[in-house]
Amino acid sequence: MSSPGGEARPMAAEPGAGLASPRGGATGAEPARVAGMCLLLGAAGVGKSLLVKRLQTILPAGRGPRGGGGAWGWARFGGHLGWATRDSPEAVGVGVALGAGEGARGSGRPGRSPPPLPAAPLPAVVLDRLAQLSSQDGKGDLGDPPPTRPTVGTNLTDIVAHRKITIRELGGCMGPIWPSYYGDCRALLFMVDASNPTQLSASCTQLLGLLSAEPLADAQVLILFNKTDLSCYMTVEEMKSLIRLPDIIACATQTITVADVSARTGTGLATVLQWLQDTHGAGR
Ligand SMILES: Nc1nc2c(ncn2[C@@H]2O[C@H](COP(=O)(O)OP(=O)(O)OP(=O)(O)O)[C@@H](O)[C@H]2O)c(=O)[nH]1
Ligand SMILES: [Mg+2]
Repeated sequence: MSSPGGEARPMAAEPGAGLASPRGGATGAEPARVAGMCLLLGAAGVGKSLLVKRLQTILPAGRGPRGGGGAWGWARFGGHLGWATRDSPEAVGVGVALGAGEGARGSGRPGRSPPPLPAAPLPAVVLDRLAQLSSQDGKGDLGDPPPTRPTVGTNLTDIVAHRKITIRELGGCMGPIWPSYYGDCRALLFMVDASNPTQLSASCTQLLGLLSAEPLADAQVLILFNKTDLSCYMTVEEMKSLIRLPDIIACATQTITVADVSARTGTGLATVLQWLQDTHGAGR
């Protein structure tokens, strides 16, 4: 099992869990729905574990944003991370309104998915902090990427937006059992390696399978084109065009958002945090 940091719970250690029986269910039973669960899927090696590690690193415990000194700060709450006010030290939210990644949002079929909630207003110091982290040249505060290992099983990581969000990464090699976890899912992160066109057709097939899965018909979906820091003979736009992504978005029942990111440099992580906040806002 790989352990991306934070709360990593090996599949075999989960109560009642087997390969086809995720958390909360008896063997072979339908998995229990978990509020605030976000699935993180994608082919092996696309960068899912590093993304999760970066989302944790972006919220260092016990200190406010650099250069801050205002009333806002990052803090750790038990196993969770979030930002808080001095007056109200409980986690109150996480998210930003930076457009570091692309924000193309598909509408999907009308009436199937609720529209995203408006983002909570964020203090300028938080925006400044995330602007520092999301440097294009990879020389921001994130530092060198921590090592990752192939995820054989699942990793669970909790963060706090308006409320707790559990990100469940399923290893790319676990593709055959991904459907066992769709019942938990109200929000889906799907990652593509933008530096590896040879993997694109496989990723497209996976994406189409996800979008056509009945349990995911109402899910909010964020497609991440990762590793945009690497040079490639094909641009990200060409890759999107090659798989006819605009058509996929137009035909999907889900509300789909697309972002170009780099888990290595931090580019676009602000967009991911914003999406997580929007899709897991109060009342969802
Ligand atoms: N250059 C670059 N490398 C990245 C990026 N994201 C991840 N990587 C690297 O890609 C490799 C695989 O990353 P992982 O996060 O382990 O991939 P994964 O999707 O979790 O893979 P599985 O767990 O096997 O499904 C690691 O060496 C990462 O450091 C990125 O944005 N840019
Ligand atoms: Mg992994």
